[in-house]
Amino acid sequence: MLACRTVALLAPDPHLAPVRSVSGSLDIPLLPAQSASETLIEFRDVYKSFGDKHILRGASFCVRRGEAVGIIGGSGTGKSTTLRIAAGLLQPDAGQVLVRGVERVGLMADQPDSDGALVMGLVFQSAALFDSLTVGENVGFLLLEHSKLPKTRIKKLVAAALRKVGLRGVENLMPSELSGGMKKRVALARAIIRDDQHAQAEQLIMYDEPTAGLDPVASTVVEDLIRGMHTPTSARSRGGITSYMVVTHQHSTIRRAVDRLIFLNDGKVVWQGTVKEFDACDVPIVRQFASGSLDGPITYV
Ligand SMILES: Nc1ncnc2c1ncn2[C@@H]1O[C@H](COP(=O)(O)OP(=O)(O)OP(=O)(O)O)[C@@H](O)[C@H]1O
Repeated sequence: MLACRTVALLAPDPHLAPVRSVSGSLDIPLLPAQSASETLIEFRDVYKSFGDKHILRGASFCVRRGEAVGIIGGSGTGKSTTLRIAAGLLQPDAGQVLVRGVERVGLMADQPDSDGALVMGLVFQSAALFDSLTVGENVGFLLLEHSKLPKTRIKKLVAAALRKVGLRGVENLMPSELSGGMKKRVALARAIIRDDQHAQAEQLIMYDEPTAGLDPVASTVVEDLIRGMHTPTSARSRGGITSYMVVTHQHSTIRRAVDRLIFLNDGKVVWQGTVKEFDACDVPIVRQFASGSLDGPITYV
């Protein structure tokens, strides 16, 4: 049985990720096969189109327990779509998504819930806070709407989640009173809040461009929070964010918050490797992307 719960919120402006295999014409080595127990999420030959826009065209990868994975690629290559499929908010047209080795059928909302679950959280690109709700109501939204917990308990859980992202005493503020960086941190708190039933569950958090639009210092704060909240070695039974995926265009985020990169292009994973390997890589498409050059296999119209 799948044991997952997605805590992403379908907020007004939701926006919306890869590990094991590569495809396409590039000659890229596959990572060694991993045991299913170490693989939290795996895409096998996933396809997704919107109308006549064919976005994912055989994307395959996996994210293993303990990893901090960055998803990179040109604009419109389907990074956010990948995160939304991984989080179970969107269904692939073809291919398989496996969660801890078990194929997910349908959307996350259709999955049975259970204790000891893998909890997935998605932090939307725009923070996507509800403008008419206070910070506290935003962070506690899911629990307020979908749990039977007493409000006093939810308040405590909200305060604890906010503390984890370095915010205190902001529960009664409105989102309009927050800076861009604070909004992102509130969105992080909303993704990591957990009820008592899931307190021991391991978490896979997906961040969609978490530092987009932030100044360099605010970006560093968010990058260090993402890194700091990662508990790669925590046993499943003790909870914590064991793995995360982050879609980013920012070099600072790649440097500070990512260990391994997955490069999406033309609907497929065309390269993956460590950040160090990325820097040293001489695959033309990777070099072009890293340097921002107009010359190379990536063309923009
Ligand atoms: N629900 C949808 N309906 C129709 N088209 C969509 C939908 N979601 C995404 N798309 C389209 O799919 C393409 C890929 O979008 P996606 O947001 O996944 O790309 P991305 O790689 O994250 O882009 P960016 O780096 O610009 O954020 C875009 O052309 C987008 O307009």
